Amino acid sequence: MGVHVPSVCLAGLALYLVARLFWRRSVPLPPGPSGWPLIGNLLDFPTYAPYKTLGTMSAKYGPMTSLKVMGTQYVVLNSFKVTKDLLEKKNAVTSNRPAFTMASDLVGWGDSTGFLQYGDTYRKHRKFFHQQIGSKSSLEAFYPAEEAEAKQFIRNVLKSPDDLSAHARRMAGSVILKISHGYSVKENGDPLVEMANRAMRNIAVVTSPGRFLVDLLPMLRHLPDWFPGCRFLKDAKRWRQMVGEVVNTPHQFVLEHLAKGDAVPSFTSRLLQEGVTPEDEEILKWASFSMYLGGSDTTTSTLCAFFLAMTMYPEIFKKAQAEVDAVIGHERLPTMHDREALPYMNAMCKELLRWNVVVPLAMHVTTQDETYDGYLIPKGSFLLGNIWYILSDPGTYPDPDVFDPERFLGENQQHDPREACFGWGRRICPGAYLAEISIFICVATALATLDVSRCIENGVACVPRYEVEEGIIRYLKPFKSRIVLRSKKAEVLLHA
Ligand code: HEM
Repeated sequence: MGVHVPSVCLAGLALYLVARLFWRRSVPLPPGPSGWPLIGNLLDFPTYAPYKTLGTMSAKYGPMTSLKVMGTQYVVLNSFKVTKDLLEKKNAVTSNRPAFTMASDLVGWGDSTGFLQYGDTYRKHRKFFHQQIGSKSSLEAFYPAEEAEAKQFIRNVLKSPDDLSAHARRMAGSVILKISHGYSVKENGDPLVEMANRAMRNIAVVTSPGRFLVDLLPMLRHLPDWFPGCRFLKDAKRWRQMVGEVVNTPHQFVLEHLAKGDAVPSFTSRLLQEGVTPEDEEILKWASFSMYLGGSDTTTSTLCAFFLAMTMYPEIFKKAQAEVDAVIGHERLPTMHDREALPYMNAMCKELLRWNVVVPLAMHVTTQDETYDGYLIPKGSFLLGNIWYILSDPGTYPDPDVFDPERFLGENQQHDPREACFGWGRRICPGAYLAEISIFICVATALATLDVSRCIENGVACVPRYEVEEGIIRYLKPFKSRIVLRSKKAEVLLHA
């Protein structure tokens, strides 16, 4: 009797699907609060500082908590170990990003590195980053620019200490645009920086949770823009044009200078000179601008946190300054080459990254069903690496709210925060080395030239508090600090 091959194949396939369905049902999801019909765990998921509530769930459910909100499966990862195991070791299936209809598809941010879906284009972005800024040695060429920008930053802070955050933003943006496009930022009101900062504000708007119904009901995007409640489509069209301009303008700047033969070497110019296809040039344009998107606010927040910490903890400021004086002396400013010789300062920079968590949640999406520790993590789950909780867990960092560089000195050092604050796996921050360099040189130059202390009001010293504005990036609220020049010699060095 002959075997009917298609029937055998179909039967095999059916058996496989049934077995898979059975297996999927028999493997439990990670533990978590039980939800309500339809809305699931919506009420367990606050829109304000969600990472705090999600972190405290670990006391009841362990390091992995599962929640379902309006049909989307979330798995919150609340420890160094689970984030490493899932986001790093299993990165082949945990490296996608959520698809935001408003931000990515309608407004157009979907082509930037941080929003890109995992695939060939994304891999090309990462290849470009790896080649140009992926190692300490690849960044050495930019040390002089970093040092010059750090001096400028401190000079600006001295001119108007109350505008600290604006000066930090200028410093961060200036370094990035120099590296990404060889562009020198003008002192006041630089048009490119203003445009880029508008773009940053737009990202905050279009990604704010619950703001656009179209993110919940993507089919709304197909309605005409005059339809009641569809104003968002008109906004998206306008913002899309702004996104196009902000990505094209710096790229055009490099093309013009390459044509004139006077382009300053940069991420973009180097890759263009190596020769890229028109398709890759489009990818390069986005990768290059993504540096600004990823690096400007994050570095700004960390630099502001340094001044806040020094105002709150004067004894730490004195100790770090004494180390800089002992190693560098008073005849020159610190350079990047002094880094290894300043252990207390390096510990302080690590503590800044732990104490002031800038990006509280890293959001990855799975591209396949995965099992971990006996639990099923279904395909399409949103994995939330809870950076804030991991770096504030009193089990790892006793008295986590206290700023204390000693955590990272001596024999029993606490866990290196850089294993969480920059994210994990294939999505790990490509600007981590660059960020560390900018932070180091600004902090070292500040210690060598400034005195930072508490403001005195009505004879009483004002002790500022650590307070943040919440969002996908956390910004420090303004605080009072007394920042003055340390000595005449410091002034001479800053203007040399
Ligand atoms: C203190 C400074 C910084 C912190 C704390 C920080 C933190 C992070 C975190 C947590 C992520 C998400 C990682 C993940 O999903 O697992 C990220 C992504 C990213 N960062 Fe940074 N970052 C900083 C500075 C920078 C700088 C200077 C750049 C400039 C190159 C940069 C560019 C990016 C980009 C392009 C992404 C998206 C990566 C991707 O999706 O593949 N960041 N950063």
